[in-house]
Amino acid sequence: MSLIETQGLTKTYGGRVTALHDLSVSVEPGIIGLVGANGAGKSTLIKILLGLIPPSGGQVRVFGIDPTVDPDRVRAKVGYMPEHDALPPDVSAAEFVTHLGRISGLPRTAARERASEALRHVGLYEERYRQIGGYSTGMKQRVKLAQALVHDPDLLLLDEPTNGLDPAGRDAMLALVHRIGTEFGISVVVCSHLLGEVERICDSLIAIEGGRLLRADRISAMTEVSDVLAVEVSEGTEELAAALTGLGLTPQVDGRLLLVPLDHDDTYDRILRAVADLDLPLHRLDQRRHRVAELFAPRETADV
Ligand SMILES: Nc1ncnc2c1ncn2[C@@H]1O[C@H](COP(=O)(O)OP(=O)(O)OP(=O)(O)O)[C@@H](O)[C@H]1O
Repeated sequence: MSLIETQGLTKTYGGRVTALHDLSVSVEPGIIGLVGANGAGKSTLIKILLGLIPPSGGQVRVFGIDPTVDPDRVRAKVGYMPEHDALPPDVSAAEFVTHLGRISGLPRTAARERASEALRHVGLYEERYRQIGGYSTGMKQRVKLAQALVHDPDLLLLDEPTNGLDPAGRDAMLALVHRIGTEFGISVVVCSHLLGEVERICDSLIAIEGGRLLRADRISAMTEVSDVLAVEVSEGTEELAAALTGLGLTPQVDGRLLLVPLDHDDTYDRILRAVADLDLPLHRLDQRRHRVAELFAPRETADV
């Protein structure tokens, strides 16, 4: 069974803003990055998956359950870390996470034990009796993660978990999310506008832009080899480009590289011959891999 399945999912706010447009996606278990620039519709999708807001059209299932019909059953299986926090400053993390465990339906003692365990998993065990108001941003993000874990969910939905963190804090949070996804056997959907971040820790990606699906696939499939050869010589790049053109190839200069489409069976041989004829020092000759960033239009890649 798919973890998440949507069919033609659409969401309009107030009949004017279309946040999701005809989104059909089928997600298998694992660590999944949900990426897109700010405003792409990521939070809207997460809220629909949780049954917090209804879609305007289309179908949605989480573990085969329709969150628009049975949100409680979905939420029993799903932990949610919201993007923004509303953490009470004057209670301890232990009290807060226990309280949310109680709200999830855990008995008092079980909620207390699970809260301690969740806080230990996120690295806050020693600090768990301190008031949240005195915590750093990174610690507050960890409290949000612990409360998402407290009821032992099968799926975590994390909305921008690295928000507000410095580079070291971001790395630590990503490592933690990766550990939860791999060691605990929980599936995780990590929402982010920073493609480079999620690419590092995810098995698959759902890329959306302007509420539409760009692509949903395993990262390994997105970075397959392309039909372009990258050639790098330590000197004589322009000379080589001219020679390759003379041999019927169509090289393009890309910084220090020449990118040559694999149009002919003997493209490799033609390049090697030209390099040898010009007696140039060959530094590199390999088939280029696609990059995940190619998913997004050039104007977006700086942001995602
Ligand atoms: N309650 C709302 N009422 C009206 N428009 C909304 C509402 N919530 C979101 N939108 C709009 O819907 C679009 C998608 O927003 P959404 O928050 O889902 O995007 P996002 O990818 O999560 O971006 P961000 O990371 O900035 O939150 C945006 O144009 C946003 O302005």
